[in-house]
Amino acid sequence: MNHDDSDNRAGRPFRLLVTGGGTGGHTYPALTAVRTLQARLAVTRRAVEVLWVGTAAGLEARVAAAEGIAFAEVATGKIRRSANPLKMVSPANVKDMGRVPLGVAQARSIVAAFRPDVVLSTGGYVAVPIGLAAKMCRRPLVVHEQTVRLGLANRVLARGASCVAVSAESTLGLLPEAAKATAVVTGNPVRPEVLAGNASKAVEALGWHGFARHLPTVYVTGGAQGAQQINTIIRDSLPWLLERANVVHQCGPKNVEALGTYAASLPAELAARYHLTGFVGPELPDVLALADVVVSRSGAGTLAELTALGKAAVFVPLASAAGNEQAHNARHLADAGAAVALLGEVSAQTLQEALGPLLSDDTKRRAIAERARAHGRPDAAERLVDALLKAASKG
Ligand SMILES: CC(=O)N[C@H]1[C@@H](OP(=O)(O)OP(=O)(O)OC[C@H]2O[C@@H](n3ccc(=O)[nH]c3=O)[C@H](O)[C@@H]2O)O[C@H](CO)[C@@H](O)[C@@H]1O
Repeated sequence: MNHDDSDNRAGRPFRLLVTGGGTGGHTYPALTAVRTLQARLAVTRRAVEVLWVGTAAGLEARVAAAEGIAFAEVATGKIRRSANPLKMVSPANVKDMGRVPLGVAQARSIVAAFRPDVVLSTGGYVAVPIGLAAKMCRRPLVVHEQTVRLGLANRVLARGASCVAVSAESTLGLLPEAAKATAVVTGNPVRPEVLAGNASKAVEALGWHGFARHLPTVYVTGGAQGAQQINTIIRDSLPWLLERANVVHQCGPKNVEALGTYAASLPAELAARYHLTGFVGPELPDVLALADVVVSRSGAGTLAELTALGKAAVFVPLASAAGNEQAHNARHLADAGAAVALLGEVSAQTLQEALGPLLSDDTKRRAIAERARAHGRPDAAERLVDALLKAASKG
């Protein structure tokens, strides 16, 4: 029996409770899943009620507000990890862990009152209380993991979840035994608008008068806060780089002033080819469409976007990301000739050695971009929605 149709006849809206956030990497896949579910059920004229549970200070609260999605908050505890186990017993960690039972109690009343057909967790500390509450209230729980190795929150929740949806085949072998039977590979959902950018609109939207049409464009991004390491090697490479390319540099809101002062000291013709910004908002799809080469951290969200688009990229992984997963992500693509990864010592010189051939040789750049595209999963959101509906139908 088709569960959509039977429930639809009952006339009750489908209720999705979504939890996850903290960073873009956890937030945007959740948002994309919500929108895709709404579009899927709109076809059967079934209404969807969505409740997002997160932290008020997190990106998820802003994203939910902008999308008109109902939002509730729970107390969470963040575990600050350290190589030294003694340092993990810090006053901040002890205080935060003390908040977890309160968060679970709050989460339990939220889940009991909302009675979701299914709960989706995309990870981040905030997902733990809601995921645990879903299990206590016996609501179906789908855990989506963006990275190759399960994040801490999802590891806690994977056991007993109705389904663990992962982004890469290589994750399957790393799952806890209890989660293996329920696992499906969906890929990591990418916001549909990210795939529909328009290059010429980017130049207009950025008001970029010094843009040199005869040169390729490099988009540099360090994630929402910017990346100090990337900012430094780009700054030190600017005179070299701007001879060869236009550069859009997303540097993090706090770094705009210092980099802007430095750029102003460059010859005017070069400085005009440099567009500096703290954060790239709604114009992101157009900026990505304009980019011939991307220099970036290798977080799972960025990787999913760049592979779905088929972009040539130079990755500078964040060394301290959990379990070195960014290095793993970057190496995986680099080994397949689908990206360049800077894995050892990183300097302006290593960046220039990596970028030089991509800027001077169109054929080489296109070949890397095509191989990157082969790793993309533009249907990830649809597959995740399949998993949500399947879990709901069994709930
Ligand atoms: C420091 C850290 O722990 N990072 C983790 C975090 O990544 P984090 O969320 O920092 O980075 P991701 O690459 O996963 O996602 C960033 C998202 O923000 C968007 N963006 C970025 C900059 C900007 O100006 N505008 C904009 O819209 C990107 O297009 C992308 O959609 O979660 C990921 C997924 O679990 C992990 O793989 C990363 O290791």
